[in-house]
Amino acid sequence: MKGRLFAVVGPSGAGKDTLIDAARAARPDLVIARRAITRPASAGGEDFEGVSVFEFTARKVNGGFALDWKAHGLSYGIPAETLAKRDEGFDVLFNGSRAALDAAACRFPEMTVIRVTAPSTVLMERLLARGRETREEIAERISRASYDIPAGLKVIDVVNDGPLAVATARFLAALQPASA
Ligand SMILES: Nc1ncnc2c1ncn2[C@@H]1O[C@H](COP(=O)(O)OP(=O)(O)OP(=O)(O)O)[C@@H](O)[C@H]1O
Ligand SMILES: O=P(O)(O)OC[C@H]1O[C@H](OP(=O)(O)O)[C@H](O)[C@@H]1O
Repeated sequence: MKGRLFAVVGPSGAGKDTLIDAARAARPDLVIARRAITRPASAGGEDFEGVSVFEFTARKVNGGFALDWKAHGLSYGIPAETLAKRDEGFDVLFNGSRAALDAAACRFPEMTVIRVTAPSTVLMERLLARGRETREEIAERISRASYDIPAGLKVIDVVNDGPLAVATARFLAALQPASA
């Protein structure tokens, strides 16, 4: 049977990468997309493939990405070979963009969206503590508009506004089949 597809979305600082890391530990069977990003590989945070703008464009025009989008002045790509793991029966998860869900929904209408949220005051505190971006960049991230999820997509909300263990349990439950 073909594996399921999960898109994890939510505002910066909501805890997407943190929860995805927890799922990596708890669900070794899950295939988690390693994103190609035009961000210096030294930036830290998630495990991603840092690529030049030229390399990104070359990969994209050659069909190397199942999905791609731009945000924060960067380009992001989900490798096509990762999505192909679904054909071997693996569930696949990717860290996605709310702004790019329309395109994703057209391509993969069967996917499940896991929307991670937290209050904006909490987002700000977390991003300042994380220290990956400047204060100005953080302000820009927080002000990034929220987006409507395309009609018809299955959406599961995971609120991450308290202890991480609580949100992790919610996240792992969201990954379970509806009948489990
Ligand atoms: N429940 C929590 N309690 C305390 N700190 C948390 C919690 N969840 C996440 N954090 C911290 O908040 C920061 C932001 O989390 P994370 O990087 O996972 O967010 P993100 O949604 O992936 O953000 P971005 O879209 O900017 O990459 C990290 O430093 C992380 O350790
Ligand atoms: O605001 P929206 O469109 O939801 O997300 C835009 C981008 O920001 C985040 O990337 P990063 O991990 O912060 O680089 C998301 O994963 C997405 O790629």
